[in-house]
Amino acid sequence: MSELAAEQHHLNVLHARLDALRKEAAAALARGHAPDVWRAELARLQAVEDGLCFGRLDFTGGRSVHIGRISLFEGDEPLLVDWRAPAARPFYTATAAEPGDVVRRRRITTRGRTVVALDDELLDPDAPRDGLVGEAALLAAVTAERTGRMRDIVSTLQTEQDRIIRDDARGVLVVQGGPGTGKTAVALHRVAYLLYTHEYLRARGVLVIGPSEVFLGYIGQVLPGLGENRVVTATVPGLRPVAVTEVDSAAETERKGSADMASLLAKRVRAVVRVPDEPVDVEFEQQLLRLDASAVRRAVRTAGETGMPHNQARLVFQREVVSALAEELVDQLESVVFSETGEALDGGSADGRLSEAELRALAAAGVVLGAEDDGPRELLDDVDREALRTALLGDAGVGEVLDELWPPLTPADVVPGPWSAADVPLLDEAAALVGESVPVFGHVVVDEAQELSEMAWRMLVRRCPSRSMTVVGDLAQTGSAAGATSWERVPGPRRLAQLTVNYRTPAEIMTVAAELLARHHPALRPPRSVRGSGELPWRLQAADVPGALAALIDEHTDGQLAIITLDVGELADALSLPVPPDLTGKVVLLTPDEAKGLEFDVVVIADPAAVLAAGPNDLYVALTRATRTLGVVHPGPVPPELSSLTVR
Ligand SMILES: Nc1ncnc2c1ncn2[C@@H]1O[C@H](COP(=O)(O)OP(=O)(O)OP(=O)(O)O)[C@@H](O)[C@H]1O
Repeated sequence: MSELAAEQHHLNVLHARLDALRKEAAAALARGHAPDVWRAELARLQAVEDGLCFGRLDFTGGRSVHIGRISLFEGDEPLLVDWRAPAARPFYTATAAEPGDVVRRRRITTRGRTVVALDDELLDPDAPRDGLVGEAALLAAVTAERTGRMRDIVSTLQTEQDRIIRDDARGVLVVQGGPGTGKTAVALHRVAYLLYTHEYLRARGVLVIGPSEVFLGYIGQVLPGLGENRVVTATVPGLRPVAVTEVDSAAETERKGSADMASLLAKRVRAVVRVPDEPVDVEFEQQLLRLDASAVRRAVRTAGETGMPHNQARLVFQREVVSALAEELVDQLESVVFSETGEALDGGSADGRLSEAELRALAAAGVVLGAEDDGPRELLDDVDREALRTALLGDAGVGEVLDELWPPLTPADVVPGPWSAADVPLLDEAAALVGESVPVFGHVVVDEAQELSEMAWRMLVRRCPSRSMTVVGDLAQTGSAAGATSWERVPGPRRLAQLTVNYRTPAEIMTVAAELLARHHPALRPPRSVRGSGELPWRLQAADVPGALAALIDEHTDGQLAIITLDVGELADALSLPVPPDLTGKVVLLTPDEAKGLEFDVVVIADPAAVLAAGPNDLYVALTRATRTLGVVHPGPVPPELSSLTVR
C-alpha cells in the first residue's frame, strides 16, 4: 500500500469513529437526557469535520501517533491525539536541531474526507536549519486566497507561537507583535488550549474581546472549528448593552478613557449624599421626630466605612438613621414615665400610660400593649426596638427623607445619556460604584489590546478578578485617542512575549511599512516577512479617485480586493459598495479602523495623505492588510512616506 493510501485508510477509520460518536450523541440527545451537554457535544463533533487529522509523528523505535482536532479512541487504543495534548507537542516544537525522539513529522492535507497530499520532514540533526516548521505547508497556508473568514492554523503553528499558546494560564500574558504575526490566531488557539487543559476554565468561561462586530464575525469560525463552542465574544462597548448614539471627538475620547475618570465618578457618586446642617424633621405616625445633623453624619461615616458600593451602603445608612430615629421615639415614649417632674408628657396619662399617638406608633411597629403593661420602659425590649426600626424603615414618609439624604442611584444617574462608545466604560464604572454586579470569567483574551483605554481595562478587570488574561496587540497600530503607547496600563503583574515573523504581508509590502514605522516608531522593530510575493507595491496619481478605483475594480479578478480610505461615505455611493462592509464580498470598502485585524488578497488605499493626516498608525494598519498586492491611489502629491512606491 502506498503511503497516501495508508493515510487514507487511517482517515477512513477516524471518520467512521467520528460518525459513530455523532450517532451516540444524537441518540442521547433524542432521549432527552442532559440535552445541553449532548447538544454541545454534537456541535463539537460536527465542527471538527474539516481537517479532522492533519499530522503524524513517527518516533524512534517505530511508534507513531496521528495528530488532529480532537482525540479519538477505539477501546483503549488511541486513533487520534488532540493537538493540545502533551503527546502532540513535538509536532510544533521538534526541530532538526532538537528532534527529541521524533524522526519524522508528516503534514497530511485533506479535502473533505480525502487525503490529497503528504508533506514529510525528516528531523535530521545534520540537515540545514531554516527556523520554520513545515515550510511547504506553511507557505501553502499563507498564500492561499482569503475568504473573508479567518481560518485556524492548527496544522502549521510555529514554535514561537506554540510557546505562547501553551504558556501558563495564570497572570497576564501580553503578546506584542507586528502586523500579521499571528497574534489573533495565537490568542484563539490559546483559548482552545486553555479550555482543553484546565477543567475549571470550562466551568468559569472564557471571554474574547475584539475591536468591532465586523472583526468578531471574521474570527467567529475559528474556535468552533477547534471544537470550542463555549466562548463568549464581545466588543468592549458590547459588554454593557446601552444605546450608543453619539460620536466623540478625539479629545473627548481621550478624556473619557483616562483613569482619572474613576475618581471623578466616585466623587460624583459620593456627592449625592447630603449631610444637613440643621436637624431634620421626620414624621412617623403623626409623631414628629427630630433627626440630628450629627446623627446623619455618623450614619454616613458608618456606611462609608463599610467600603460597600453606594446602593448597598445606603442600606447601612438607612439602618443607622432609623436606629437613631427609633431611639428618639423610645426616648419620647419613655419620657412619659420618666419626666423630671413625674408628670406625664405629651398627652400621656398621669399613671404613665401612653397617648393615642404613641400607641399608634407602637402599633405600627407591631408592639401590642396588654392591659397589665405599666409603661414603655418595660415594654420596649430588643425585639420591640427591632420591630420599631422595621416599621420606620417601611414607612413611606420616613423613606422619602432617607432617599433625600442618600438617594438610590442607577448608572445612568451617574453618567447621563446620550452615550458614545467611550461612555460605556464610564457607565460600567458607575454600575460598580452603585453596586451592580457583572458576569465573571475564568480567563479573558483581549485582541487589538492597544486600543483599550484605561477605563476599558478597569471594565475588564471587573470581569476577571483573577487577572488570568491573554492580551495581544501592537503599539504601532494604536488608532484610538484613548489607546495605549505602552503596555504599562495593562493590569499587572504581567509578562511580555513577542511574535516576530509576519505570515501575512509579503516582504515587498513590509519594506514600505517598515519605513513608516522607522519614522514614527523608531523603537519598534518591524516583523520579518516569511515570504516575498514578487509584486512591487504601486502608486497611482488620479484627480478622479472614484473613477480610478472603478477601473481597478473592473480589472480585478483574483481574490478579495479591499479599498481602505478614511471617508467611506463618498466612495460607497460612487462604487455602490455596502457600508458597513460585507467581509464576504469580492470588493470590500472600509476605514483603517474597521480594517484592523483583517486581511485581504489585494489592498488599495484611497487618498493615503488623508489617512496619514488622521495618524501614521492608521496608515501603518492600512499598509499591512494585503497578503499579495498593495496599491495607493492619491489625488494630490504622494506623502514622502510612500514616495518609494513604483509609479503605475
Ligand atoms: N503558523 C501559521 N501558519 C499559517 N498561517 C499563519 C500562521 N501564523 C499566522 N498565520 C496567518 O497569518 C495571518 C495573520 O494572522 P493574524 O491575523 O493572527 O495576525 P495579527 O498579528 O493578529 O495581525 P494584526 O496585528 O495585523 O491584526 C492570518 O491569515 C493567519 O492565518
